[in-house]
Amino acid sequence: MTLATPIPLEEAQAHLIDLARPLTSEIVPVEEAAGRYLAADIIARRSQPSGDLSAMDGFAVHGANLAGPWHVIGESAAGHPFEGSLAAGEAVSISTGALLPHGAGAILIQENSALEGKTLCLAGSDAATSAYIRRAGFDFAMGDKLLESGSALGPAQLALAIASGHATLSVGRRAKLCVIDSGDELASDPTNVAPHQVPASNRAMIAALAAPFAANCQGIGPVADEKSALIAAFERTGNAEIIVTSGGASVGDHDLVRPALEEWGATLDFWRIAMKPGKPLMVARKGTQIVLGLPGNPVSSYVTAFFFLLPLLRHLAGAREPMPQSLSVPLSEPIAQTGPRTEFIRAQMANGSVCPLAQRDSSALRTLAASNALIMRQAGTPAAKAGEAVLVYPLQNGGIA
Ligand SMILES: Nc1nc2c(c(=O)[nH]1)N[C@H]1C(S)=C(S)[C@@H](COP(=O)(O)OP(=O)(O)OC[C@H]3O[C@@H](n4cnc5c(N)ncnc54)[C@H](O)[C@@H]3O)O[C@H]1N2
Ligand code: MOO
Repeated sequence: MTLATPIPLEEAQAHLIDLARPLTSEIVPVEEAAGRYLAADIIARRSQPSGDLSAMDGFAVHGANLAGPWHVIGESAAGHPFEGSLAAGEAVSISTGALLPHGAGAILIQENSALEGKTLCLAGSDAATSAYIRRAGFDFAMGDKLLESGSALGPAQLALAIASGHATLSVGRRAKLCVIDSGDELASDPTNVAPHQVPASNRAMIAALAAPFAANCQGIGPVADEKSALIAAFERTGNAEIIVTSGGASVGDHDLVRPALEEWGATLDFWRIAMKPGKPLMVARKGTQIVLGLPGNPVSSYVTAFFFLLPLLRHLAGAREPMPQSLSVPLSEPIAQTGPRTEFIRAQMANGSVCPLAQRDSSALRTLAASNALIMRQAGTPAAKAGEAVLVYPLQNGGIA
């Protein structure tokens, strides 16, 4: 299907996600799973804690008498439990994280205690209390479903996986990526650029954006503005599951990506999105390969990679929620009404408000590099005053907080 009239961003995103199925899964050590997506639920293989523990340093006392005095008969240290059990009137010294002995019903914290020889007395404002006992299984119990398939794995999720008894995890395989720069004006060496040239910067930018969500990234180019050169480049993409081009996608005589893709044997799906920047965008398929043809202007490339390539890569990697996350943030400066395309405005977000940057040209990299967020303004939205809330996409972590 080729759509000639611009289609809304959300429709295009959904359409793209529908084209691809998540890749197969692989087993990786938990330590290497950060940034990946679970391909199976995490079920607790043990309970945490596995027994009642003390949450504080002090004394574990028999539960019958919370006011003392007690006779101290031993110690339970973390990793070295007290093997016996407590009778009425007895206590053991205990450290944070140590197992409570049988018979213990409360903790007297160090600060509220006085020890003379083996005799322990209250010495502070508070009596012994069971509030400082961490009960067995209070965090999770064996068999609990802790995380669902499709969840993103960050540091806390890795710790939970290990704590619940897992050394390895089943995660979605990430796509192999190939990014192609094309255009006769592109210089591959940024230290040696003629006046008629511009350094080829899109490939490195797109590869860096995609790196957390891709297995690897092959780079090709700059490729000359010749159909045969572009076809040869596509032939070299090998086993890449996702191929990204930037530039050459518009309506000019030298814009050859589309005809090259067609001659290579790819099927074009759609290529105009009602968004600014980023109007011309191609999606093509050949066999199991998906080609995303991003616009060449660097800011357009970045924005379309952010809203199309990254969700696609996350979807392939098994993410349940592949789309970037938005926030509602008040403006620090007024903003003009939008035109007929949904606009993404480079912005600086700090201290709870967001400032739209004045430079909107889709080639202006300096403003992009000064931004940490994109303000989204739906097509046809009226002007907004300072203080009004707007939707903002934070740029860090590819839009996934
Ligand atoms: N008559 C029309 N002209 C244009 C239209 C239109 O609708 N009618 N759309 C404009 C819009 S919007 C965009 S965006 C661009 C898209 O152009 P292309 O995707 O065909 O890209 P190019 O023309 O090849 O390049 C645009 C610009 O980007 C620079 N570029 C390209 N690749 C790289 C790279 N790898 N690294 C750095 N910079 C790159 C290139 O030098 C150009 O300056 O079309 C408008 N025109
Ligand atoms: O949409 Mo183009 O991507 O505005 O510069």
